[in-house]
Amino acid sequence: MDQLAPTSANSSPLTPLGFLERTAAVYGDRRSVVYNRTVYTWSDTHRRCLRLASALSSLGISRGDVVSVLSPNVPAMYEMHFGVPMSGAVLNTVNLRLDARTISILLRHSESKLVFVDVASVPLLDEAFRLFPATVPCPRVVVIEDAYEELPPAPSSALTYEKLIEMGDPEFRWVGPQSEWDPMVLNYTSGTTSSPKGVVHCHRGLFLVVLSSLIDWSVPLNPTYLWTLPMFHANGWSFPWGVAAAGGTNICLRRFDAAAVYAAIETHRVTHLCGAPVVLNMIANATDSARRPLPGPVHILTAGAPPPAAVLHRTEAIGFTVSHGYGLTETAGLVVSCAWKGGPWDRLPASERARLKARQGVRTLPMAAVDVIDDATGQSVNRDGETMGEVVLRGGCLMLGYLKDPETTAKAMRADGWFYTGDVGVMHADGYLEIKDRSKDVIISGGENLSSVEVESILYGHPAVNEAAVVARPDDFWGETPCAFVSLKEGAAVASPPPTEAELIAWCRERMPRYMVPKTVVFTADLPKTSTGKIQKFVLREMAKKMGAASSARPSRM
Ligand SMILES: Nc1ncnc2c1ncn2[C@@H]1O[C@H](COP(=O)(O)OP(=O)(O)OP(=O)(O)O)[C@@H](O)[C@H]1O
Repeated sequence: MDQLAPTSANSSPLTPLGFLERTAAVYGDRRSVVYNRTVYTWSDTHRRCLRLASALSSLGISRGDVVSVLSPNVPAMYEMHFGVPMSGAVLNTVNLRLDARTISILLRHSESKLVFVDVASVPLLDEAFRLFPATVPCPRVVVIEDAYEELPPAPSSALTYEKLIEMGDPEFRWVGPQSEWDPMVLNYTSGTTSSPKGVVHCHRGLFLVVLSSLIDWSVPLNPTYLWTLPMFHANGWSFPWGVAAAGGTNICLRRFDAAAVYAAIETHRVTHLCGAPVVLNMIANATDSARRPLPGPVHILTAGAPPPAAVLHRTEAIGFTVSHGYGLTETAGLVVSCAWKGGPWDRLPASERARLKARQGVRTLPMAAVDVIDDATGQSVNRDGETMGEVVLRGGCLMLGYLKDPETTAKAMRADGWFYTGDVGVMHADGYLEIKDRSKDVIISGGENLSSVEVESILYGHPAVNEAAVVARPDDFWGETPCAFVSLKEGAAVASPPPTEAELIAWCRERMPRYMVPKTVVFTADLPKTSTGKIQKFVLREMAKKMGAASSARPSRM
C-alpha cells in the first residue's frame, strides 16, 4: 500500500465555508436568518455572503489580511462568518463591550485592515482610533446600520454594510484556503485571568469543531437556533457555521434578558440555544411575568464557566434539556462534554443527575486525548475524583497558536505534546473530567488547595442565593481563607429577613469540611462579570484583599 498517497482528488482543504453553498442548494427557500421583521432564506444568505466577499476583494482585502468586526448578534455579524473568510481574509470578531483603549490595542496588534462597526459602537471606535499613534494608519471603516434601532444614522459619506453588499458580485468565485492549515479566524481571549491573547484558528480546526459539536449535541436537521451567546465570543462556539451545516434558522437578538429569551422561544419555536451558566441562572430565576410556557423541547448547551448543579437542576425542572461542555477560545468551541449515558443515569433522582451533569466529561470526537496531570511529575493523576492537577488537551481542534507571541504559545503548547489549559481538575474513575478551578483561582488555606467552585456549588444550593463567587482573602494564620461574594434572588432580597452572613456560613458548615467554609460573606447586588458572562474573580480578589487580613483564631480543622 506504500504507493497510495494523497491526491488532489482526496485532499481538498477541509473548511466550514463550503457548508453554505451546500445548504443554499438543499434548503434555498428555508429561513436562514431572522431579525425583527427581516427574514432571509439560505439562497439570500449565500448570495449576500458572496457579495460581501467580492466587495471586500474589490476594496483590496486579500488572503491573510485581518478584517475586524464590532457588532452584536445581528444578521451582518452572522454573514461575516462566511463572507469575510470567503474573501481570503481572517475574521477578527472583537468584544464590543471592551473599552476604547483595549480595542485600540487589539486593532493595532492584529494589524486590522478594515473594521465593520455597529452604528451604536461608532463613538467607541472613534475613541479607539484617537488612541492610535500618529504614525500608525487606522483601518478602513464600514458602518452596520440597524433599521430597528433609534440611533443616529451613519454619516452620509460613510461606507455602510448594505452599500458594500450592493457593490459585490453574487456570482463571485470565493477565495478558498490553499491549505486547510491556513488561518481563518483570530479571536482574543476573554481576559478573565490576564490580558487578552490573540488566538488563531485554521480552517481545518474549525471544520472539525463544527461537525463534532453538532454530533455531540445531537443537533437534528433544520434546528431553530436562538443567538443568546455573543458571536464575538469565540465565534459563538462555532455555531454560525454549525447552524448553516444543519440547514437551521438563526434567530438574532441585539440584546436580551429573561423575558426576551422566553418570548423569542415562544414566537419562533426555538429548539436550541447556547449560554454560559449565568444565562441559565437568568432563565431559571426569571420572574413569573417574564416566563412563558415552552412550546416544545428546548435544548440548551452550557459552557464557559462551571455550571453549579443547583442551576442545572432548576433549569431542567422548568422543562429545558441541558447539555454541558467545556472549551476555551484556544479550542474554537467545545472539546470536552458531559456525554450523557441515558438509561441508568436517566433513572437517578434529579439532584443526582444534575450533580453528574455538572462534570465537564469526556473528549469530543476530533480530540485525541484529555488528561489531568500532576504539575510536579507530569504524570496522570489518580482517577479518584479527588487528586487535583492541570487539565491538558491534545487534538484536532486546538489553535495554531497565539498571534505574534511564540513565547506564550510555547508555554501553552509544550514539547510534551499537550496543550496546558491553566484549569485545575480531577479525573473520576469513569474517565469523566471535572474542573475544580482555574489555577489562578485556587485558594490555598493552611497549605491545602481548596476548590472555589466546590464552595460555590454548595452556596448555589441555598434557596435564597442568586449568584455566588468565592475568592481568597488574606488570613494572618491560614495564609488565605475563602471569602464568598453573594447576590440574593429578588424575592429573597426583599423577603424578611434575608439570610445573614452567619446563616450562610452555617449552611456551608453543614455541607463541607470546615477548612472550605467561607470565613467571610459579602452581600452584593451584582457580581462583576466580563462581557462573556464570566465572574471577574480578580476584581473580587482585589476587594477581598482591601478588606485586610482576616485574623483567624486557630480553629480546629476537620
Ligand atoms: N464547562 C466549563 N466548566 C468550567 N469552566 C469552564 C467551562 N467551559 C469553559 N470554562 C472556563 O473558561 C475558560 C476559557 O474561557 P475563554 O477562552 O473565554 O477565556 P478566558 O480563559 O476566560 O480568558 P483569559 O484566558 O484571557 O483569562 C476555560 O479555561 C475554563 O476556565
